[in-house]
Amino acid sequence: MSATKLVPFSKYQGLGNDFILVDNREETEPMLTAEESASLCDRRYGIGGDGVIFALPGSDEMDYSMRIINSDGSEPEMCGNGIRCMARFLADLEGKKKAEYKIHTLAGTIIPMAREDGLVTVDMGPPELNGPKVPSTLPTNDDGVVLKEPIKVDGKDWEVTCVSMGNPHAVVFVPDVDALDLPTIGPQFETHPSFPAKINTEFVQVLNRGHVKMVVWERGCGITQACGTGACALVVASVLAGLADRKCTVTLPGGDLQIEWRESDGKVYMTGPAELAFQGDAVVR
Ligand SMILES: N[C@@H](CCC[C@H](N)C(=O)O)C(=O)O
Repeated sequence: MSATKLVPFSKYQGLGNDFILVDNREETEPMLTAEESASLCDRRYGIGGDGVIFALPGSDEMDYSMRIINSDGSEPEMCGNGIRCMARFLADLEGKKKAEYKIHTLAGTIIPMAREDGLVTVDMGPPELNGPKVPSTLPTNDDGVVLKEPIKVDGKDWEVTCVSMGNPHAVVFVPDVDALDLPTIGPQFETHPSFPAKINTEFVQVLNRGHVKMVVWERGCGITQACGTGACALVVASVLAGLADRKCTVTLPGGDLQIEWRESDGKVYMTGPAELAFQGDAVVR
């Protein structure tokens, strides 16, 4: 019989984008392998989740570090809904209603603030707009940006705008997000040869200059109810494309996020919920 261990976890969700949070503050390396994390994300045989997040100790002037594993076992650089959940998890562990943390991620320093009203506002840092750095091999404009570049997917013509929020995003403006066959086109965007690190794809319908609606196919997870980094990337892309203002409500399948790409410091700020769903001990084989 194979050895089993019991790992305490807390399940949090931000707009239905759900994560298994592990208190890893005593060790600098995640206590679960990528394979173990992926099996916990299984919705029939495990806890179920879009990813596993490890709350690790910080170093230098960082309060904590975050590592995240997608439900397929791959490791992304950042997760917007995930970092809101991690901030609320840390505040709950510390018995605080309100707290700000400097968190080291593979995408650099991210600063979430868990607020007294239950929402979390996150300083997501500046977007990366340089096409090759996103990374994408598509042609860029004179500013180095992949802006509404033609691409063929599933035999059809689309236009993508590429933005990195630490992790890569392709934003596609469409007239009606509800008319898309996401399970068919999503994986084809994700693995398109123009995106050497694969890609998260947000399909966006502009309702007005202050309100956009999106659906998402996430790298390493597929369809999710919400993507925080995706919401930030699509507001940046909408501003670049001249379609929206810097402050926008983004309606995702799981609810709304408030996003601002601030002119004064060039950073993106995201505000949204993060809530505890349940806690327990996971059996890891
Ligand atoms: N849901 C997340 C993004 C998680 C990472 C993504 N799947 C990737 O591989 O880059 C978010 O809220 O940002």
